Amino acid sequence: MTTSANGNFVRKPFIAGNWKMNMDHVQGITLLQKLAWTLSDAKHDYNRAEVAVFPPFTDLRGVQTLVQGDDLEVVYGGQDLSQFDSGAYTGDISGQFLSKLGCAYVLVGHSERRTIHNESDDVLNAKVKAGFRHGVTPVLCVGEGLEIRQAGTHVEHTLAQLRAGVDGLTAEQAAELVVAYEPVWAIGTGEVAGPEDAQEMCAAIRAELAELFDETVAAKTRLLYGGSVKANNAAAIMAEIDVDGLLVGGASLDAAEFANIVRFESHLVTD
Ligand SMILES: O=C(CO)COP(=O)(O)O
Repeated sequence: MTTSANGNFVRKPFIAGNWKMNMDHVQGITLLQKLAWTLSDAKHDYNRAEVAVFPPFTDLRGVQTLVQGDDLEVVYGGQDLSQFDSGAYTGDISGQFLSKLGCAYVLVGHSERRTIHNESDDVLNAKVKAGFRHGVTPVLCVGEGLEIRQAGTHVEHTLAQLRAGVDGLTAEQAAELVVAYEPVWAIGTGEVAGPEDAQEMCAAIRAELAELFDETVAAKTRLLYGGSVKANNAAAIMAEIDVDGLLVGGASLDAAEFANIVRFESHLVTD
């Protein structure tokens, strides 16, 4: 997280909650309402940190109605999308549908999609492009498993996923893209990568984007960290210069905890 001379962030912090396969549409509305109230009570300034939730597909219509009806500043997105626009793809969701539901973002290539659904780099690149085709900004997830981390090839591995994911994008698209570094060994395990691990990878991703596109693009792309983020470790991770946001799983299911993560600035130690 970098600030300019006037104390504003160079890139707007992005705090996102991935609900995964939790919260039916009734529970989802209650959770979002609680989150909005908690943030409103705390006078959260959405200009200081953008807040996004990624509910299951079946919740999205209800989320849209609540956000529009109550004029909430929280934005939302899908957890996946099809690489195709329409047709005989049973069970899949088109980017067009997400766009119509007011989704600003869509997760692409979450490690749970890569492993459980065997989504390849080629498919994920097509999904990134599908997001852009429909005006829904992709949040491309990358990151290594434990064996790769132990072998010490985690940077190489993650940058290969990045290169495949952004292949063929325009500079404008790359600047708008959000990239989430989520080391698989730190997801849902309570094992959190240290702030320095998050920084190491985010710096490497930014340098790679500068190589692939240019410095201007690299300076704009927002990079998130995800993996066992809680209110008590959010500020330290966000203090790292190349980390612009957080992708939160389990802790985003608790409105009070997630609101405290969103308000990481209030936990920053300043001297
Ligand atoms: O996968 C994640 C977010 O997409 C991280 O999940 P946890 O925060 O539960 O570790």
